[in-house]
Amino acid sequence: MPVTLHEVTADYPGHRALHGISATLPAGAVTALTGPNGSGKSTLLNLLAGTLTPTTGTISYGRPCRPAYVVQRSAVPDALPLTVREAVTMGRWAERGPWRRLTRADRAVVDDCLTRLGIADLAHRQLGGLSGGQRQRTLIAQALAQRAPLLLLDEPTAALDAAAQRQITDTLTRIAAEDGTTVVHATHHPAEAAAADHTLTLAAGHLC
Ligand SMILES: Nc1ncnc2c1ncn2[C@@H]1O[C@H](COP(=O)(O)OP(=O)(O)OP(=O)(O)O)[C@@H](O)[C@H]1O
Repeated sequence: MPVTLHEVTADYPGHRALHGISATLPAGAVTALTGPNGSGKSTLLNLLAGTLTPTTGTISYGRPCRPAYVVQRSAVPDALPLTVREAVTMGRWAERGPWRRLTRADRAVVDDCLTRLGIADLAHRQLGGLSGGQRQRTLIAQALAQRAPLLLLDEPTAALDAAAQRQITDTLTRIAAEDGTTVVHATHHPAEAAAADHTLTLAAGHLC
């Protein structure tokens, strides 16, 4: 499902954060958002996620869509009292509702996501006891469990070592290629931007 932005602007009180952004985010591909601190990457992700409304311009998804969004690491408390499996299972709530019994198909989706992110052996571990890389893979597995056609990630490898970064970058490439998912992630790492299929670079709220 490609996503198209047409002349999108976004404002915070007294401050324009994005100016007339037009771009297409292709399906089945990874798009990297790059640019210095404050250039508007998170703002653009929030617009795509629907948590922020454009002041002007349009975003077309092609069909009704509830994106999966992995927010910046710093926005998630470190010691959530959950196991890895419980955290990934929460990804099914969007479709199922939190109090409904999960079906066998839901449990198969959770198993598949644990396996694809290489964390099946951690399923019963508490989130609080994981390394940064393991925890981030859990949060990506949770988003993947939503089976959304659009996967958004805000600096998913910030504060991870090179090996963990590469593992996550490779996983995003596979998710896009195998599932046809539109993957968009913000990054400050040149190697990650280079590994993406497309790059959008922002500077002071403008597309370069
Ligand atoms: N909630 C907010 N209220 C007011 N201004 C904001 C808010 N969030 C972001 N901004 C401003 O909007 C601009 C774009 O910020 P944004 O967080 O989108 O940049 P970014 O490229 O994601 O930065 P970083 O690389 O530091 O995460 C900045 O000038 C920032 O100060």
